[in-house]
Amino acid sequence: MTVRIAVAGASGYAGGEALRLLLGHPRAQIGALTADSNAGRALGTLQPHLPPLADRILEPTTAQALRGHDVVLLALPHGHSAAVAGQLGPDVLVVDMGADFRLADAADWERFYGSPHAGTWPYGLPELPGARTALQGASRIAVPGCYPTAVSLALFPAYAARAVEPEAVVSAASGTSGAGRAPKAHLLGSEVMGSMSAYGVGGGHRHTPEMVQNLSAVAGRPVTVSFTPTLAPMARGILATCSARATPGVTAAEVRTAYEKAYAQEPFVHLLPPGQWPATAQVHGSNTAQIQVAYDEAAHRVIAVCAIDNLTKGTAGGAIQSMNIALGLPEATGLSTIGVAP
Ligand SMILES: NC(=O)C1=CN([C@@H]2O[C@H](COP(=O)(O)OP(=O)(O)OC[C@H]3O[C@@H](n4cnc5c(N)ncnc54)[C@H](OP(=O)(O)O)[C@@H]3O)[C@@H](O)[C@H]2O)C=CC1
Ligand SMILES: CC(=O)N[C@@H](CCC(=O)OP(=O)(O)O)C(=O)O
Repeated sequence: MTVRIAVAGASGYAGGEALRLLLGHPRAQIGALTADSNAGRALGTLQPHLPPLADRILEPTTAQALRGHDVVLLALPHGHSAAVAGQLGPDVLVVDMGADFRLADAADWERFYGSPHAGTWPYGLPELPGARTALQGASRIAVPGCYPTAVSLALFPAYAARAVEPEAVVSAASGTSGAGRAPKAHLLGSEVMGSMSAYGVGGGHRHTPEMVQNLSAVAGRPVTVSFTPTLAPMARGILATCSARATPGVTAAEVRTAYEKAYAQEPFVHLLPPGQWPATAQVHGSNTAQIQVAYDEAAHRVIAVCAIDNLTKGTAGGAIQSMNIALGLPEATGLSTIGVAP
């Protein structure tokens, strides 16, 4: 079976990563590539790391250009997916890497994104309880945000095992590609090199309600997340350090067992052996989430650390993993757990 796939937003970072992975996907046939301000240009002038596609000309992002494919991957700024998806029939699998269809609560969407809620699609984090079943045969998929991917994978086993209290604290560092390719002053090399900075502090980051949604569903009760993102001087990667107060009586061995049980069969989550810690360099370009968990008995806190590549498991790799499930292909088709080091 050949799957004909169009990529909207092919000039951006998420679109470029999707194309890098699709070039190694044995079933994918890459169809239309679309963009906005870069429409009309050859892809090779924008994504020179993708030589097999160098001569492809980017088309404007219209339903007409995207029709006639089995799958459409949307890598557009949030707020732009609904209009495009609404013009594509239910026979096309639409996988949205943007935020538009991730949240179930319309009030949360309006508060954090400031626009009308477009709806809710099956959520593309297969490792979460029940998510795989919802993705099988789906015709629409909402790919998680990069921070919520790392944080949900780091904490959900502790909540599923009722090993922690419902107030989580998260500090997560991201590389600059997480902010997209459009030029912004705070992403200049002179601002970022040799410096780390916090932003979105105090509950204002739009990924907070997504983390809350995921962890509350697993915990079966409302969970709060105090989330502080930081910008790190690197192109790719997220390192999320997540903690919550341990449930009274829980032991370090029980916590470890909860994580071992959650991830024993997961192809893309690697629980590191005790004593080894996640690092972004270890997952560069791979679809792996590396996780380690510790129990700080003196502080009564469970601490879980997760490293992902924001563009791979955090976006395009996660999108292709969920696409494979929806299409009935082996989940790992075209995806690698092998990183690039040093
Ligand atoms: N970067 C990351 O780590 C992650 C990104 N995402 C999500 O993926 C999506 C894409 O992000 P990213 O690739 O980083 O962003 P980029 O800024 O790198 O790319 C944006 C893409 O969208 C196109 N575009 C911009 N405006 C419009 C418009 N009005 N209509 C149609 N196309 C438009 C751009 O085209 P042109 O270049 O021609 O202007 C470009 O191809 C976003 O929703 C983002 O939130 C999700 C998780 C992680
Ligand atoms: C470093 C950096 O700026 N990261 C972005 C991550 C957003 C992202 O990519 O996620 P969405 O798909 O939800 O937009 C941010 O914090 O806004």
